[in-house]
Amino acid sequence: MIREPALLRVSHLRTSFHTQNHMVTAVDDVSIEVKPRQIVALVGESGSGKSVTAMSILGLVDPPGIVENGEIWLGANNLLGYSRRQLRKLRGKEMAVIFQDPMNALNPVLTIGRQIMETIMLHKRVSKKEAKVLALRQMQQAGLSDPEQLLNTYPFQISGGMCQRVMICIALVSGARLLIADEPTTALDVTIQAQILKELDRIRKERNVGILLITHDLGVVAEIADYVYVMKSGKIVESSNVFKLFSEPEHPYTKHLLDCR
Ligand SMILES: Nc1ncnc2c1ncn2[C@@H]1O[C@H](COP(=O)(O)OP(=O)(O)OP(=O)(O)O)[C@@H](O)[C@H]1O
Repeated sequence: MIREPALLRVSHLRTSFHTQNHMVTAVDDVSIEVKPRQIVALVGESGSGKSVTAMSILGLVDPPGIVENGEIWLGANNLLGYSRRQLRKLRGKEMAVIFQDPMNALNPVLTIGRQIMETIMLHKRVSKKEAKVLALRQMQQAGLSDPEQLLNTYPFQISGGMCQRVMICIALVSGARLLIADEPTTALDVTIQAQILKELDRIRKERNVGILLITHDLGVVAEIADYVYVMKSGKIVESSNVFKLFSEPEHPYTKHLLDCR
């Protein structure tokens, strides 16, 4: 069998924060892989280093934080060799991110339509009219009902779940192949959570997108992840496919997390 090359390959990543009095290594020798169409979960309790791992991949760690060691490959690109400007370009084009609080991630004074169209125009040389057609198509594909009306709606006029769908739509308009989803359903109620998870599952199948899903919620992991990395105090303590993790957890910390469900 031919082994499918990874979309994202992180090796021996170390990210620390140097403050006046002390130094915290938030991510310590972390290695993870995400393949196309795969949903890979990074789980762990609060403070275990999940978000700093994501921020390191996205090139968004600011001083006093510093990526001290490792390699981050996105396809054939070694991201740690990239300048901030190159990374910003790549962030829009090749990798995208959605966060926990979709309402805050959207600009409150711009309509949904304008925000989607502006993202399209940032990545594609198209006129405003063409951007509108593309925006409507993207919204339809993202399962957003009544896209025409939604174009002229402001974020505060729609629900949190709808906002997250809009965020997913914006994240993918550029054709990104890697989506980093940092606690994408934590702020949503249970029914809406299920819809967003279904949406993530659909886009990975239909668009070949690989998803790095950051969560503390093992219910979410059981629902859609293929492969799981368990993180504790900045380190990966266990990794395996989702079935094995739930049926035969090895590390005491994984067992503890499963017991806490
Ligand atoms: N700006 C910062 N300055 C200093 N230390 C930081 C900073 N950001 C993160 N850290 C350190 O990194 C550790 C890991 O934080 P991180 O946000 O990645 O955890 P997490 O697993 O995502 O938790 P949560 O689910 O609560 O967001 C924190 O405990 C903290 O010690």
